[in-house]
Amino acid sequence: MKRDLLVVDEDNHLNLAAIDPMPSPAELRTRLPLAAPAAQTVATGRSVVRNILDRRDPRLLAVVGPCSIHDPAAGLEYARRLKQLADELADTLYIVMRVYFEKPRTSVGWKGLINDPRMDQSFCIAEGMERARRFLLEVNQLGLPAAAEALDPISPHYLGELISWVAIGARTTESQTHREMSSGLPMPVGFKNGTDGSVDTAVNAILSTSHPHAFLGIAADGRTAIVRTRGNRYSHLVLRGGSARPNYDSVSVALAERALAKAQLPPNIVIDCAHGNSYKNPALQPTVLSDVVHQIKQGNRSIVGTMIESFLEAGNQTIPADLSQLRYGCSVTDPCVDWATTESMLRDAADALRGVLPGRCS
Ligand SMILES: O=C[C@H](O)[C@H](O)COP(=O)(O)O
Ligand SMILES: C=C(OP(=O)(O)O)C(=O)O
Repeated sequence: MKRDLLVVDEDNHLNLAAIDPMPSPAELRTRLPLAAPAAQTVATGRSVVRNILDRRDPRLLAVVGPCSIHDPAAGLEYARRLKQLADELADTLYIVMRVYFEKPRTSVGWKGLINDPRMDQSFCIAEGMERARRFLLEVNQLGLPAAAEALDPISPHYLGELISWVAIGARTTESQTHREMSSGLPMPVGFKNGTDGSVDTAVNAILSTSHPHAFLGIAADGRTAIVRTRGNRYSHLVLRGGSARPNYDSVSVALAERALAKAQLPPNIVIDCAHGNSYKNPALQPTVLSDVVHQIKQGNRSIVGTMIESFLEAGNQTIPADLSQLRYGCSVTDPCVDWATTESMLRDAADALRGVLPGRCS
């Protein structure tokens, strides 16, 4: 791609190497259009999640999938298996696949398929965006709704119409930019507590996002624009644990409920079994999920969903210099539970909750 947009001006471009053009969101959307049946999957996905948050659908939302998608072939194999399981357990669980293309890093590291699709620091973002959109179309085409973290505020213009549930990550929940963006997103948005465990950060984010905002953004043609939003009334809390300790336990959940009530927000909580809730040790994810299920069976009414980091193979791997050495179906970011564990976690949860959930709907 031509690098002709960088004006050589030594003072003002001291730290810029290049500014490369991108196709506009409208161009990519025309090239890879969203049509039936994928469009129906998204519409249904959003509407079911909204109904779960409104207690009009008693099922437990389960956001399940790899920490990140790095190999679309393995991701699609995973999606096919998950779709089959989702259909089987649909009476109790509403399964949405984690399709995460943007990774927020504590310091540095691979930032996901959009940022560096070739995993070689060539940063072919236009190619990454196209591959991400193609993958999301395929997953939705299977009838499986998708969940993603919205990290770059421009990405939803390219991909948002394919996503049924969005997370704002622990590292960006406090960011005004992400709160503003979320206030205009069409799907429910889960705000994670801060990496330090702060629930108030997420509560403030939910409050902010429920209001209208006006801010600088882009339009479908890629031009900068003033974006005016209406506010998103389906934003909610995701407990993911903090640097000091997990927060999936019943005391932490009760404290989170109290914080939401104090802010006059609906008691809607999703519990992430990974990250700070399992010290990034995937072997602990089943323990967290069992505890969540137990709380619901004991009468908890605020837990509306859960999240699992899962892939075909257990654990994770560092990205090798020779990409042919990558282990198929194994995460290149956080460690995941393998497919067999995923299946038994979800089956056990569904079995334990069958018949219990309808009583939670008013
Ligand atoms: O879920 C992913 C990671 O926890 C997040 O991207 C941070 O990862 P890092 O601490 O390895 O950078
Ligand atoms: C980065 C993630 O989570 P968190 O923001 O909780 O660290 C994630 O879910 O991929």
